[in-house]
Amino acid sequence: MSARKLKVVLTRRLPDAVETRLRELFDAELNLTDRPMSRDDLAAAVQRAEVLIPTITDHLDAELIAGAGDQLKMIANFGAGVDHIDIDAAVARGIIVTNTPGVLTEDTADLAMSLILGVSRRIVEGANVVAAGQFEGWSPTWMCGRKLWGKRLGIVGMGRIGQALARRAKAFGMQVHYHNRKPVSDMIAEELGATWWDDLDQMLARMDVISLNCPATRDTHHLLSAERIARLQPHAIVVNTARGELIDEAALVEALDRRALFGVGLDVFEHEPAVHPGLMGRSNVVLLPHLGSATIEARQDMGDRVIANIMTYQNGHRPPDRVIPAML
Ligand SMILES: NC(=O)C1=CN([C@@H]2O[C@H](COP(=O)(O)OP(=O)(O)OC[C@H]3O[C@@H](n4cnc5c(N)ncnc54)[C@H](O)[C@@H]3O)[C@@H](O)[C@H]2O)C=CC1
Ligand SMILES: O=CC(=O)O
Repeated sequence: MSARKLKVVLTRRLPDAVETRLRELFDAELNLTDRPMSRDDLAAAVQRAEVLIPTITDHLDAELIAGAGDQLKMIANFGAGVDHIDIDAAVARGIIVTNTPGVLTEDTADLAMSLILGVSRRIVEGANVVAAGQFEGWSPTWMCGRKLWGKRLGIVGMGRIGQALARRAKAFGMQVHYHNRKPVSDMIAEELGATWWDDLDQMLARMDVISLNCPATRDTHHLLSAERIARLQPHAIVVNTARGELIDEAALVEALDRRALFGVGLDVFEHEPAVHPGLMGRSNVVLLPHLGSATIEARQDMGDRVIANIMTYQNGHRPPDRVIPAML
C-alpha cells in the first residue's frame, strides 16, 4: 500500500520542473492563475493545506495563522525573506516555517552590484539617451558619474548576500565597511578586507555607497530614517536589494529633492508593488521590479530547496532551512 501523500498548496506558479516534482511527491494543488491569492483565498488555503508554499506576496499575519486548520503543519516559503510571515504566531501554533537562503545569494549580490554600477556610472540614464536618439557625440564634461575604485562601501547586514556583495565590491577596488549585529569571523574579515562598525550612524556618515542587506524585522523598520539619511554625504549612493521597509521612502524622496544624495538604486519598495511617485522619472534613480533572485537557475534551486525542506519534514527530521524567531 502506498503512503498517503501530504496535501501541499502552492500560492503561485513555480518553475515547471519544480511543479512537476511537487506533483510526483505530494498531493500538490497548483495556482494555475498565477495571480497572488486574496486574503480570503489564503484563509481558505490554510484550512486545507498540510504544507503551504507561499511567496513574498502572501501576507501570513497572526490573524490568518490563528485561523489555520489543525492540519497545517508547515509553511515552506519560496524565498529567503520571511517578513511576510508572522513567525511567532506560526511557532505558537506548532507550525514549522522554512525558507530558501543560500541558493539566491550570488544572484542577489550581482543585482546589488549592478545597481551600484548603474547609479554610479549613470548607465540607465545613458542608455535612455541613446535609445531616444539623443546621442550627439562624446564630450569631455558630459554624463560623468562617480568612480568606484578606492571608494568606501558600507554594507548594512553582513550575512550571505552582504558578504557576496563585499567580494564583488573588493574586486571593483572598493574598500568594504559593514555594520552587522556582530562582527564576521576574523577569517572572513581578512578575506574581504572588511572593517566592522558597531555604530551605524558613524559608518553612514563616512561612506560613499551604502547597501542594505539585512532582513526586515521590528528592529530594522525605517533603519534608514530621515535622521540617518541626513547623515549621508551629498555624493553618497544608496542601494537597497533587501526590503523596502528598511527605508523611510518619503524621507529619501525629500533628500533627492534637496539634491542631498548622488543617486539611489532600489530593487524593493516600502509599499511594494506601489512605488513612491517621488522616486519616478529621476535621472539619478534606478528602480527595478524586485529582481534579486530572478534567474532561471536561482528560481529552480529555490524550488529544489522547498522540496528538500518538505521531504526532510515528512521523513521526521528537522528541515535544513527552518526559521526560528531567535534568528530574526
Ligand atoms: N531583492 C531580492 O530579490 C532578495 C532580497 N532578499 C532580502 O535580503 C535579506 C538578506 O538575505 P541573506 O543575506 O540571505 O540573509 P542572512 O540572514 O544571511 O543575512 C542577514 C544579515 O543581516 C544581519 N542583521 C539582522 N538584523 C540586523 C540589524 N538590525 N542591523 C544590522 N544587521 C542586521 C544579520 O545578522 C545577518 O548577518 C533577506 O532577509 C531578504 O529580505 C533576499 C533574497 C532576494
Ligand atoms: O525577496 C526575495 C526573497 O527571496 O527574499
